[in-house]
Amino acid sequence: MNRRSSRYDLAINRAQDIPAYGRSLLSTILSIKAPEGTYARIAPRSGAAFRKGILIGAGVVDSDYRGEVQILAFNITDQDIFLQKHECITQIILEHISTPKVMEVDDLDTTIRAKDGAEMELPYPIKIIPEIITVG
Ligand SMILES: O=c1ccn([C@H]2C[C@H](O)[C@@H](COP(=O)(O)OP(=O)(O)OP(=O)(O)O)O2)c(=O)[nH]1
Repeated sequence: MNRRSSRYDLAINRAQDIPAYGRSLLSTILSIKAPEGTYARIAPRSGAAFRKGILIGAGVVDSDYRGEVQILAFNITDQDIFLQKHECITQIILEHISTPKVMEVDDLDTTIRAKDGAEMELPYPIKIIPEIITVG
């Protein structure tokens, strides 16, 4: 994995292909440990997306995940795509997250936005309890 500006390029470890209009779970043979309070997002590299017609799916690598990081890649073209060993079609971005407790409540407080907007029934209101999240 190579660091470039705010992100880390993520390479595949061997030649792999993505069938036309199909998808592949690409191997990287990398395991990572994202710092607590973050997750690693597998994001597309725009060059690969534009030039090759590859879209990246899923992409959330939890900080407690220790298995192999795999890349879910969709080929939106009518031709099979052949990827070379060590090709980088994705990048990893560490994103801060907050995971406050949530609880089910009977209703939610109103806001100016709610007054201005159309009346909307929320079938299962959920309240998020603010708490300080420490980032490791
Ligand atoms: O593009 C991805 C997405 C996920 N993962 C790994 C890391 C992640 O922590 C784990 C589980 O992914 P996710 O939580 O999205 O899938 P799930 O279907 O909810 O699986 P699980 O029940 O194992 O949590 O798989 C990857 O390697 N690549």
